Amino acid sequence: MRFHTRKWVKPEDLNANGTLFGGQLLAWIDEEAALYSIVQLENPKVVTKFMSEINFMSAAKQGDIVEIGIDVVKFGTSSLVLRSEVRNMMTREKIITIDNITMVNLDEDGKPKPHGKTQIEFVEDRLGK
Ligand SMILES: CC(=O)SCCNC(=O)CCNC(=O)[C@H](O)C(C)(C)COP(=O)(O)OP(=O)(O)OC[C@H]1O[C@@H](n2cnc3c(N)ncnc32)[C@H](O)[C@@H]1OP(=O)(O)O
Repeated sequence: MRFHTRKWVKPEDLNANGTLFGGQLLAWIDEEAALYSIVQLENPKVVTKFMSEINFMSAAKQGDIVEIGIDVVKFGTSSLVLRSEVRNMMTREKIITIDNITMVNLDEDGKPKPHGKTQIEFVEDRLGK
């Protein structure tokens, strides 16, 4: 799994328990999944369709740095299925895992559109195209 993004847990990210608010973490993951999909599918119109069971395994507190990992599970026809893991760089503990995040590639009318992709592409590989 590649960890592309780090986030710093700030006072505005906390819940009443004084730890990272789960909704904030999910927003970060959703944005990461969307950005990853837009780059991979080369289309800015990609939406989140489905997220599987979410397992919060440990908490993060103010000042902690968390890193968000994304991996491809499957390239579908219009979909891209991802998995995500977030870990705490201070404690080295896993914070959350999500095994299936299904993103859907859309056309101009907001309908599912085949993306034609079958494997992960890296920016270096695209430079020669
Ligand atoms: C980044 C963000 O936060 S985006 C904001 C939140 N998301 C949204 O607003 C999306 C709202 N939903 C929608 O607009 C519609 O449901 C759409 C356009 C995404 C999909 O429409 P559908 O009629 O379900 O499309 P359709 O049945 O053709 O399925 C499209 C793909 O999604 C997959 N899919 C559909 N339903 C599900 C589901 N429940 N779970 C997993 N995958 C699913 C299908 O398998 C298909 O994949 P494939 O083309 O690779 O075989």
